[in-house]
Amino acid sequence: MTALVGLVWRRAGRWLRILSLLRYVPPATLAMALLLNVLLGLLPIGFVVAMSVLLQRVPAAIGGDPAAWTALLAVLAVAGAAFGLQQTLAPFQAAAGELVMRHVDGRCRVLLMRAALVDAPAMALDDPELLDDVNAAREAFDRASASPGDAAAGAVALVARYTQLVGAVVLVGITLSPLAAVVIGVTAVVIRFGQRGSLGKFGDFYDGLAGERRKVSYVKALASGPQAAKEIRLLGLVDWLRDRHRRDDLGYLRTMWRGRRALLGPPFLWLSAAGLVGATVVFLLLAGHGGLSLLELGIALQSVLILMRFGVYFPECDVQTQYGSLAYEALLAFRDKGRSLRPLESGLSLPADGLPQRSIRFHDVGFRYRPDGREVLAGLDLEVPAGTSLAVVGLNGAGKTTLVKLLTRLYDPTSGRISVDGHDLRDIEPGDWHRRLAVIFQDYVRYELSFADNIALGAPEFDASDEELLAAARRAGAAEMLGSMPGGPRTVLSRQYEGGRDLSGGQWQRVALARALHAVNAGASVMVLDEPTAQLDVRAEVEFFDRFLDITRGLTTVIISHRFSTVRRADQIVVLEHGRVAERGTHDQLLAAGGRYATLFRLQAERFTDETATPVLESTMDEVS
Ligand SMILES: Nc1ncnc2c1ncn2[C@@H]1O[C@H](COP(=O)(O)OP(=O)(O)OP(=O)(O)O)[C@@H](O)[C@H]1O
Repeated sequence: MTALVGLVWRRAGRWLRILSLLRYVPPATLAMALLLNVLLGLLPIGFVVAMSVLLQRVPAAIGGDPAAWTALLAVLAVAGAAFGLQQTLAPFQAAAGELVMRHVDGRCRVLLMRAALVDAPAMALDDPELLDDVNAAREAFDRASASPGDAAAGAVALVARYTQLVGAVVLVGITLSPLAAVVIGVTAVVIRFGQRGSLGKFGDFYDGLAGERRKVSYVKALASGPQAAKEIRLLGLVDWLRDRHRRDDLGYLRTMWRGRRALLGPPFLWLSAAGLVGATVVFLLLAGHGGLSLLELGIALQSVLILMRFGVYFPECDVQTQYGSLAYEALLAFRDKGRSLRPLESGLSLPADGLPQRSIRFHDVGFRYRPDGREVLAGLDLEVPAGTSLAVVGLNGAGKTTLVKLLTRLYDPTSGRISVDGHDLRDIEPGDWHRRLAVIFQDYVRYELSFADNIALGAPEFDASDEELLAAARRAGAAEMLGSMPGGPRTVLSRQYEGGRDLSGGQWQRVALARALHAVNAGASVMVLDEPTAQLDVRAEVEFFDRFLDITRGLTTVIISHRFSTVRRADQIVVLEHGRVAERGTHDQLLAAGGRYATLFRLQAERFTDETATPVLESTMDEVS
C-alpha cells in the first residue's frame, strides 16, 4: 500500500512538473493548442454519432422515401465534415505542438546555461553524477532524445486523447448502460496506466544507463569530430576506434534491450489480457441488452473500439512525456545539486571597485578538488603587492593553475583564506571581482567568431569600438595577422565558415592576450597569465617580454610559466612545490641564493646556449629532483 502511494505520489509529481513547463508558453499559443486538441478529441466522437445516425437512416432511404434520402445526405455531409475537419486540423495540431515545444525548450536551454555557468560552482562540473545529469539534459536539447519541450507538447496532445475517452464513455453510458460505461472506462484507464507504468519503469532503468551512454557518445564524437582527426590518422586509431565504438555501443544496447524486454514484455501481455476481459464483459452486456436500436448499437460498438485504442502507446505523447520529463528532471537535479555545492555565502557582497590597492594575500591556503582527494595546495602563504608582478614556477602538477582558479574564485580554498586589501575574497561580489580580472588560462577558448569578437569577449559589457579592439590587438602583437585576412577584423577565426581563417597556436595566443588587454582597457586591474608564451616562437616571445613591462604597467600581474626567460622580469618569483612556496625572491636574489631556482635557471640557460631543444622547466626540474 505504501509502495502504491509512493508510486502515485511520484507520478503525480512528474506530471505536475511537466504541466509547470506550460508557464513558459505564451497564453495565446497555449490556448490555441488546447482548443485544437479539444476539437480533435471531439471530432471522432461526432463522426461516430453521425455514422451511426447514417446507418439508422439507410433502411428508410433505400425504402424509396425522398425525404429520408435528403436526411441521409445531410448526415453524410456532417460525417464527412467531421472527418475532413479532423484531417485538416491535424497538421495545425502538430504545428501548435511544435510551437509549445520551442517555447519550453528555449526557456529550458537558458535554465541549463544558468545552471551550468551561474548556479553551479566550477567544482560541480568535476562531479561524475552531475555530469550525467547535465549530459542527459544536453542530449535532449541536441535532439538525441525527447526534450522538456517535447514533454510539454506531449501533455497538450494528451488533451485530445482524454477528450475522446470522456466522449466515448459518455456515449456508451447513454446508449448501452452506465455499468457498461464504467466497465469500459475503468478498463481503458487501467490499461493506460499499466502501459505508462512499465514505460516509466523502463525510463528509470534507461536513466541509470546515463554513464554508459556518455562513454558511447564520447567515442562517437571523438571519431566523427574534427578535434582529434589529425591524431587519429597519424596514430592509426581508426580501427581501434571502430572496434571500441562497436564494443561499447553493443554492450550498452544489449543491456538496454534486456531491460526493455524484461520491463515492457510481461506487462504488455497482462494488460492486453485485461483489455480483452473488459471488452468481453461489455460485449456480453451488449448481447444481453436486447432492446438496442440500430443507432444505439452503432454508437456503442464504435465507442468501445475507441476506448480499446487506449491500450496502445500514443506516438505523439508517450515517449515525449516520459523521456522529456526525465530530461527536465535531470536539468532540475543538476541545477539543485549544483546550487547545493555552492560555498556558503558570507552574507557580504562588497564591491570590487578599485581593488586591489594594497595587496592580494593567500593566508595558509589549503585546497583539495574532492573531499576524499589529495591536498593540491597545503599551507600556501603568498603576498602579491598591488601594481607588481608575481611569477609562479613549479613542476607539472605543483598546483600553479589551481592557485589561479582560487584567485579567480572558480573554487574557494578548503582551508585558510585569500584576502584582497584585507577583505576576504569570499566577501567580495564575485561578478564584480571577475570584472577586475583579465585572465588567460592555459586552455583559453578559441571562439569560432570574428577576430574582433574574440577580443571583445574580454569585456562583453564594454561597448568597444573597432579602434579600441585594434589597439588591444596591436599591443598584443596580434594586429599583423589582419593583413592576410580578407574580412579584416570581421574575419571568422575558423575555416569552417566562408571567408574564415584558421590561426596557428601562436597566433591564437596573441589573440587571447589581446582579449586580456581589452579587459584591462575596460577596467580590469589584475592580469593573470597562465603560460602566455608557450606557443609563441622565440622572436614573438622576445617581443612579448620586451613589451611585458609596458603591457603590465600599473597592473597587478600573476604569470605562470615554464620558461625562465618569461619570468625573470617579474618583481617577485615563487617556486611552488608540494602545494606550498619553496622559494621566493627576485630573479637576481634567487640566483644569488643558489637554491633550486638557480640550478634550474642555469640548466635551462645551458640548453639555450647549446641550441638544443626548447628549454622547458619540467624537464630541468626532473633532472634536479
Ligand atoms: N578538476 C580537477 N579535479 C581533480 N584534480 C585536479 C583537477 N584539476 C587539477 N587537478 C589535480 O591538481 C593537481 C595540480 O594541478 P594544476 O593544474 O594546478 O597543476 P599545474 O602546476 O598548473 O601543472 P602544469 O604545469 O602541468 O600546468 C594535479 O595533480 C591535478 O591532477
